[in-house]
Amino acid sequence: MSKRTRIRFIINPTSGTNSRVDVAARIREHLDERKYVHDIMYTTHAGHAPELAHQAANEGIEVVVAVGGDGTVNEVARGLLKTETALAILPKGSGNGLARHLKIPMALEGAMRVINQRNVITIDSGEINQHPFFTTAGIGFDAYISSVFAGNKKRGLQTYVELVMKEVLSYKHLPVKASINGKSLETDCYVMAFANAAQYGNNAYIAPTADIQDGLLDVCLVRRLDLVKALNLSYCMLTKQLANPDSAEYFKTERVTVQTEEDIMYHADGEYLGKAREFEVKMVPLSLKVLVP
Ligand SMILES: Nc1ncnc2c1ncn2[C@@H]1O[C@H](COP(=O)(O)OP(=O)(O)OP(=O)(O)O)[C@@H](O)[C@H]1O
Repeated sequence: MSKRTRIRFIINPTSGTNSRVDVAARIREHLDERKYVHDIMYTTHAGHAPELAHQAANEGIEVVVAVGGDGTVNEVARGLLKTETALAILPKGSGNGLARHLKIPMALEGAMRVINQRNVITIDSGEINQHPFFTTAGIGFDAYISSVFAGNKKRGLQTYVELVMKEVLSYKHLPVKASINGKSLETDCYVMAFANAAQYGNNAYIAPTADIQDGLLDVCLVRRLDLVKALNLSYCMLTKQLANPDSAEYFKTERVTVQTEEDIMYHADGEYLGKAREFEVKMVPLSLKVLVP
């Protein structure tokens, strides 16, 4: 009999909108016990999951499963960066950007089947001002939305879409100086998104051609937005197409620096990180092992 793999599930009990489901019982029901020896831990506060994940890697546990949304995935993955321990995902949030990019099923049975297959690849991660991200980071409008959403009691896709519709035409661009691929650019910036995965979540593709193993960031720059551009960009994001050059420009690069004269908001994987005037965004190639279909 082949050796059983040690696996730890880290559950964020606050994530998702369906709190009545007993996730631990369903994990036990679907896990292939011939392949795995498992245990389950719960986070007790924001910022707990990186500690738990790092501790699991130190114990030599081979797979750690993030059970939650993109916030939980980010925290668990941060704790596993550059270790031999692989991340797995049981999606429980509303966006699930990394899980969707990796084609991990949204339903628990399907995601558990992927875990039971034990197929591991290594992916890139990104850093914005030294804070790791796995799906996207950004400055400008997307970070502003993260900041408002963070203070919102109601969660979920509908709340998110309502918020974007309400704010999208009132948010104002700022002038920035950027360096991309060694070239300087002075531009207005409504949003500059830095993508490791192709989508924000919910199949909203900000960087349709992003490859999570190519060592490159996909940058999407929207200089200014009006109603026509907003409609073009939304349509292209939802149909996985590049927007026309008038609405958005795309670059592939290993590193970007940005300077602004006014504070500008930034986020990593949808988590609002605050404001800054200087940014360094870069790739950390092949830095995280992940279980995929
Ligand atoms: N026990 C806990 N109590 C309170 N907050 C927690 C706890 N565990 C984790 N968190 C925080 O909850 C935040 C949100 O989690 P997550 O993104 O996984 O769920 P979600 O908000 O329901 O999903 P989505 O972002 O897809 O809507 C995380 O950024 C994390 O810091």
